[in-house]
Amino acid sequence: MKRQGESSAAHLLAQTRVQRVPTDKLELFQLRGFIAPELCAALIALIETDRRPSTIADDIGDRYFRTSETCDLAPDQPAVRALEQRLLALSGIDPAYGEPVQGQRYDVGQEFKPHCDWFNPDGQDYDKYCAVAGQRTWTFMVYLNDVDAGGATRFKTIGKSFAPETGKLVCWNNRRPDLSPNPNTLHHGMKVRKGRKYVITKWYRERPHI
Ligand SMILES: O=C(O)CCC(=O)C(=O)O
Ligand SMILES: [Fe+2]
Repeated sequence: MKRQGESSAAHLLAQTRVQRVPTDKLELFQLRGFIAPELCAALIALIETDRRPSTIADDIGDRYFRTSETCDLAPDQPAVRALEQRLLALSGIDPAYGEPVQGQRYDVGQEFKPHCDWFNPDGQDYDKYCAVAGQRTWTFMVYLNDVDAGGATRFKTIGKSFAPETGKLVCWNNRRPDLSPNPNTLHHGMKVRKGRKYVITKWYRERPHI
């Protein structure tokens, strides 16, 4: 049985066409055609209206760490509601455990350097970001378009890259089976070489947000 606020490998693999990447280093899945091209286009339009330069919690002094543009997408927009419904059906995670959906746009040369999505438990800002809702648990990412060249997401420790593709979802558990943060989730949103890349990211937490 899946706990409230959780997804699980068994739950995800029970859904049609979900594929698990064969590795025991992390729980990592993909689902091609997760959302329709029309919904992707509507989400891209929202990102275009709201985008601003990305910020991250701890950029280890490198302002080129995440060079894309980011926005939180308004939860009352019909396209965002439709996406949230699809995410709930797939993950089984109560939306109360989710952060707002983030949209990102990468132009040529922009990237998100190798990082893990979980917060460093020894970091200065851990309490600031995690006091209420706790650590990040699952990441769900959807590519909204095909990119002419570059822009893949690379998981270096397992030598696996995902190429952007309209409507394709990639998701992973940020923790090990003992629930400690999993360093094997290290991933790199690689530079776009030609064209433009749009993605949405949805992060879940240990506890509901208030
Ligand atoms: O754009 C990508 O390929 C990766 C995005 C990412 O890692 C994130 O938003 O945390
Ligand atoms: Fe990430």
